[in-house]
Amino acid sequence: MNTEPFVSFDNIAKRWNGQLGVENISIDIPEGTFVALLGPSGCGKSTTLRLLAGLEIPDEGSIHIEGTDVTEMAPSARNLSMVFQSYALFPHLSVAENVMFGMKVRKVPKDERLKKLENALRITGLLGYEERKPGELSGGQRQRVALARAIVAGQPLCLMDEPLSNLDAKLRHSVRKDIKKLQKDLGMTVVYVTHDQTEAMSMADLIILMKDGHIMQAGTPQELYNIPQNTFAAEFIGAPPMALIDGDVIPGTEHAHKVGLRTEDVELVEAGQGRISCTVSESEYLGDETHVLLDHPKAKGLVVKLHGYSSLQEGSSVDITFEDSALHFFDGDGKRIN
Ligand SMILES: Nc1ncnc2c1ncn2[C@@H]1O[C@H](COP(=O)(O)OP(=O)(O)OP(=O)(O)O)[C@@H](O)[C@H]1O
Repeated sequence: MNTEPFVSFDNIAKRWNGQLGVENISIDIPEGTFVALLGPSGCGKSTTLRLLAGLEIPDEGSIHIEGTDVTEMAPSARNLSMVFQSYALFPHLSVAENVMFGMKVRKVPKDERLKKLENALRITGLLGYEERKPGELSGGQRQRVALARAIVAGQPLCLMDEPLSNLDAKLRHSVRKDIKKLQKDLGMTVVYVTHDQTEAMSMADLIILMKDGHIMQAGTPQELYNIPQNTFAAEFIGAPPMALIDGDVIPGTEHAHKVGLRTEDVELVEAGQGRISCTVSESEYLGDETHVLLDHPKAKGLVVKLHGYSSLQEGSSVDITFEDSALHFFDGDGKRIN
C-alpha cells in the first residue's frame, strides 16, 4: 500500500520584502481527502493555496505532489485544477464552450470533449444549459459551470478558493453539498480555502486552522471541536464558540488561566442553585430555540440554548451549572493543558 502523503508541505515559508505571508507550514494530505484551510482574513489561507498551485514560490521549504518535488514547478505541470470565487468564466462563450475551453487548448479530440462535457454537465445538474452565456445564469449555476470545468480537467487534485462566497446563504448550502458529493464520487483530493467555520466543519475531513501566517491546529472537525489545542481554536470553532472563563472563578480550576465551556454542556438553573452566578444580557429567539447570552465580569461568550421561546428578562439573575468533565483548561499562552 502506498503510505506516502498525496500532497505534503514541508516547513514552508513565504515573505514579501519582510512582510510575512506564511511560516512553518507543514501539512500531510492523504489521497482523496477534503482539506479546508480555515482562518480569519489575512491569516495566510490563499497564500498557502497559491503556493500549492505554483502561483507563488516559497522562500523556504518544499512541496511534494504524489512524491514529486513541485516546489518550483510551473502551475501547468502540477496536474491540478482550480476553482475561484470569481467564477473566471469567459462571458462571451456559452456554458459548453466554457467547460470545454481547456480541453480545446489541450487538443483533446472532439468526440472525447463532448463525452466529457455531457458527463460534467450531468454531474453538476447543468444539462440543458449548454448554449446559455454566463450572463444568463444565476450565481449558483455559474459556480457549477466552474465546477464542471474542474471535473472535465480530470485532475486528481482540485484547489478551491472561497468558491461559494458570491452566493446567498441558501445556495451556498446546496452548492456546498454538491461539491462534497462530487469530491467523494470522483475520489478527488480537494484543498478548499474558507473563512467560514460552518463550511469547513461540514465539508472537510481535515481542517488546517490558521492565524497570522501560522497553523494553530490541524485535525478532523471533531478534534478541533472537542479538543481545541488553544483558545484561538476554542473561540473560532463552533456556533456559538466556546465560552472562556477566568481560572479563578470556579473553585479548583485556579491552575488554569482560562477555562473553556461549550454551550451544550451548560445548564441554566435558578439564582443561587448553580456554580456560577450571571446576569441575562440578551435573549435571541430563533423559533425552535432561544439563545440566552449571559454576563459575568470574568467570562466571555457564555450562552445557554433553551428549547422554544424563553421569557427570561434582560438583567435577571440566573446561575449556570456544568459537570467538571466538560471543562477545558488553557494556560497563560492560550495553550491547552491536558
Ligand atoms: N503579493 C503580496 N505582497 C505582499 N503581501 C502579501 C501578498 N499576498 C499576500 N500578502 C500578505 O500575506 C498575508 C496573508 O495573506 P492571504 O491572502 O494569504 O490571507 P487570507 O487568509 O487568504 O486572507 P483573505 O481571507 O482576506 O483572502 C497578509 O498579511 C497579506 O497582506
